[in-house]
Amino acid sequence: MDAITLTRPDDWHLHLRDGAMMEAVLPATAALYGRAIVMPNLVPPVVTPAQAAEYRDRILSAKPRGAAFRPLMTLYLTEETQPRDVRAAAEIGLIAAVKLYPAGATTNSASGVRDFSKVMRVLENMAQIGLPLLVHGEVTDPEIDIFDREAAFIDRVLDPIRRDVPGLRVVMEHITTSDAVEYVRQGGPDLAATITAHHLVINRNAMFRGGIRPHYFCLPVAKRESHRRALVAAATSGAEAFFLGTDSAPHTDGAKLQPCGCAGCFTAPNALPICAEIFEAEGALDRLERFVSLNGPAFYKLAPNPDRITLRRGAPLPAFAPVETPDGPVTVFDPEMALHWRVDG
Ligand SMILES: NC(=O)N[C@@H](CC(=O)O)C(=O)O
Ligand SMILES: [Zn+2]
Ligand SMILES: [Zn+2]
Repeated sequence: MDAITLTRPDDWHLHLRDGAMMEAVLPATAALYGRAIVMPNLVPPVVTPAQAAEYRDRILSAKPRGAAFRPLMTLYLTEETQPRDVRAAAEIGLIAAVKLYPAGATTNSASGVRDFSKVMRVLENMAQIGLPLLVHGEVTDPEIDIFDREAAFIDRVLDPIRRDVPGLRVVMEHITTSDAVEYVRQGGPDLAATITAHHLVINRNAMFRGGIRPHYFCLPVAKRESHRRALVAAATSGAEAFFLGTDSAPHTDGAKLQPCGCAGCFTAPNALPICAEIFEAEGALDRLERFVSLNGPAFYKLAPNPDRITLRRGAPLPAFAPVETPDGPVTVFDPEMALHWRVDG
């Protein structure tokens, strides 16, 4: 097979940042994806409906002319978030979800939640109106090994919340473990997970091969190979609960190549070719559309995009050049394998 046509994909987990960085990275997403769930971890975070509306308008103004791309906005959950604000923002279609960051778990998560009892009323309201909660699923207890933090989050935080708030719709974001795959598989129709392109490619060795490699550091960190295999099996299975969220997380090279470098892989330009390559290797190209274009809208109760894109197989793609910003270049994630699928937006 050397060409496949798919319903236009969506990205269900994306960092667009703001200002000059947003202007530099947005075209890569807007050219290929119909919609994206835009993460709210700006500095300061997007905590009020007014901030979400202003951020949406900045994205729409920066969007290249002609692109049909639509940002789906989220609110950053804090211990001060008011249920009535969430309800009002959801009712007018301003937000598609609310994002939960355990305080300290990841980039710009300092305003996140420390005491989960303080957000229960918001979560109960969200369950009533069917508004999804998107979770960065890692515990922050420094006693817990970094490779165990996702599995521990399921047991200690997520499962208790889901028992306390029946009907709460949850997306476990950027899952990295077979534990999360199993939990989501058994979680029923109110539970889903996004999977990134980079976690389909790398295991934890990528961060340390021949030296320390900051461009492979993201959170949650990649785990051992058996977990990567579980993610590939979940994504390529076609099961409705799993869909693409690239977690494309641009940081300048200056911010990543540091004694304490930022977490995040920038994959907006090549996530789709990477997914196509992985699905092809698994003999699952016929299920790629479910993962990148159909399962996500079904969970969010939205129609799939009305138009289509074509992926064409040919000679290996040239390396993706870094995206230039006024603050310096942003290196594109290197999957260190040949990519043969070119996307015609
Ligand atoms: N994934 C990452 O490593 N980084 C993300 C934050 C996040 O999604 O946790 C970022 O904003 O840079
Ligand atoms: Zn995260
Ligand atoms: Zn993210």
